[in-house]
This record gives sequence, structure tokens and C-alpha cells, in this order.
Amino acid sequence: MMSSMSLSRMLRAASVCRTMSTATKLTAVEVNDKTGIATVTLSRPPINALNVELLHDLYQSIKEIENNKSRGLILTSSNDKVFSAGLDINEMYRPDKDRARLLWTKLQDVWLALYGCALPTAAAINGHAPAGGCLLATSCEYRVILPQCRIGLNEIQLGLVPPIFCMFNFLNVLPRRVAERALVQGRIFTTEQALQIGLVDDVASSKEKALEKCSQFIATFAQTNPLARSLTKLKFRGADLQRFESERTNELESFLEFIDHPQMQEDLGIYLEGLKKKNRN
Ligand SMILES: CCCCCCCCCC/C=C\CC(=O)SCCNC(=O)CCNC(=O)[C@H](O)C(C)(C)COP(=O)(O)OP(=O)(O)OC[C@H]1O[C@@H](n2cnc3c(N)ncnc32)[C@H](O)[C@@H]1OP(=O)(O)O
Repeated sequence: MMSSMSLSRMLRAASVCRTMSTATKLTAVEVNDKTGIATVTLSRPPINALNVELLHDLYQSIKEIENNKSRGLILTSSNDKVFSAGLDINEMYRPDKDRARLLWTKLQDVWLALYGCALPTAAAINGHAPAGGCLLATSCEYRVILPQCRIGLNEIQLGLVPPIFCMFNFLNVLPRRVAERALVQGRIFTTEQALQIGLVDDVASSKEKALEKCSQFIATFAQTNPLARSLTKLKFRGADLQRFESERTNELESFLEFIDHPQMQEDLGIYLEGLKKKNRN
């Protein structure tokens, strides 16, 4: 039989963390009642590839957390090896046109919501974060990664032109020269390299420790007026957000044109096959 001691401990634990009522299917949202910090966990097995539904759920979660006046937002993954594999290539290979349009629009919405989020944001990168995975992490204000991970914007290696928000994210985090070179080379960095160039702020030995470091970062704002903080953040990011708005329709059309190109389709097919073959050998 359970002792009254362990029952009270369990009740106390249950009152600290609560799952948000509107938590969605592909993202789990948990709010720590003690700290007021919300953790969004990407939960689309096996590798959190960003498809229309995951992007939709992620957008809803970010907006919900922002509207519920949480103290901060931490983004992480339920997979212990992969934070996110980036866009789901199946959504771009031989795509349904309406769905491809929706995919890109939702990616744009997520970027706007996360990059422009009024709350302090942090990413606990508990696995590999190529392409769209890196985009999500660098939209946040602070990043902690685990050892033996790989992170970077490798779009150019797939023959894709990195969209403007990739550039904004890298310029916000890295010196201009380093950002430009990383994007034009489509570099994927190891944990050590990412820390050395400043693509991530810290390294933690486990997911729990990474989450703890993210919470500590968010706690540094405990004494700061939230409105003053968010307006100051907006002063830094506002020009990027405005330029993005003025180019978002063009970028959507360029994306659709790009993936409609026969050569692009052939390249994506080869790339996808290469990823699958790896598992067959
Ligand atoms: C101005 C604008 C106009 C131009 C617009 C251009 C468009 C730019 C788009 C910019 C934004 C984002 C781009 C992207 O995000 S593209 C996606 C790029 N992602 C990658 O290259 C990652 C590829 N994957 C990996 O490196 C590895 O899978 C991993 C993430 C490191 C995980 O390794 P693992 O060993 O743990 O798992 P693995 O066995 O490789 O994979 C498991 C199964 O998942 C499949 N898979 C992997 N990645 C993807 C993916 N991104 N989409 C779909 N499917 C993926 C893999 O094939 C395995 O499948 P299976 O089990 O063998 O069937």
C-alpha cells in the first residue's frame, strides 16, 4: 500500500507540473506552476520531421503559451537522438500543390511566432538539428545542446536556397562573416564547433540538465518588467520581422516554383532515397 508520505509527495509533484488543456497532438505542452515556464516538446516520431500537422500544432502551442502569460518558453524534443530533422522531405517530393503551399505558409507562421515571441525563449537541443531543426533552435534567444549532436542550415547542400529567415536567424546569433560562410557552405556543425562559433550558448550532459540551464536563463528575467523586455526584444528583431512580412508572398511563390522544377524533384528523390538506403545497408 502506498504510504501517506509518498502520496503527499506525488500530489506535490503533480501540482508543480501541469499539462496545458489545449495541448495538441504532435506537441506536448507542460507548464511548471512554480516557475511559470512552459515546455513545448516536439513529438512526431521518429525524427520530428516538420510536416503540415506538426507545424500547425507547434504554432498553436506557441500562441497559447504566449496568450497564457507564461514566464517563458522552452522548446525540446521527445526523441533522445533528434531534436528535429527539419522539413519533412516527403512534403516537398512529388507534392500535392495545395499542401506544399500550406507547408510553407505554416513554416512562415511558426518562424514569425517563435522569432517574434514576446516571452523569453530557449531551446534544449537534445539531438541532431539540421535545417528546419536549426531554424527552430536559432529562432529562440538561448540554446543548450547535448554532446555528439549535429546542427546547421544545410539547405544549399540539397540545392535549396536558404530563405530569408535563415539569414536573419544566423545574423542574429553569429558574426556576419561566419553566418554568410556557414549558409553558403551549408555547414553542419558538431556540438564542439557550434559552441566554439557561438551557434549555441552552452552544452549539457543530459536533456534534464539542458532543460535546467534553459530555465535558469529564463529566470534571469524574473526581476525584469515583461513589457519592457518584450519591447526591447522587438526593437532588435522588428526590422527582420517587417522585412519578412514584405517578402513573405514572394518567398512562398519562389518555394513553390522551386520545388515544382523537374531537376529539383529529381534531386529531392535522390536525397530521400539516400536517407532510406542508409537504413537498408
Ligand atoms: C526563397 C525561398 C525559395 C527557396 C526555398 C527553398 C526551400 C528551403 C527550405 C528551407 C527550410 C528548411 C529546409 C529543410 O528543413 S529540408 C530538410 C533537411 N533535412 C535534412 O537534410 C536532414 C536529413 N536527415 C538526417 O540527417 C538524419 O535523418 C537525422 C535527422 C540526423 C537523424 O538520423 P538517424 O540516424 O537518427 O535517423 P535516420 O535513420 O537517418 O532517419 C529515420 C527515418 O527518417 C527519414 N528521414 C530523415 N530525415 C528526413 C526528413 N527531413 N524528411 C523526411 N524523412 C526523413 C529517413 O529516411 C528514415 O526513414 P526510413 O526509416 O529509412 O524509412
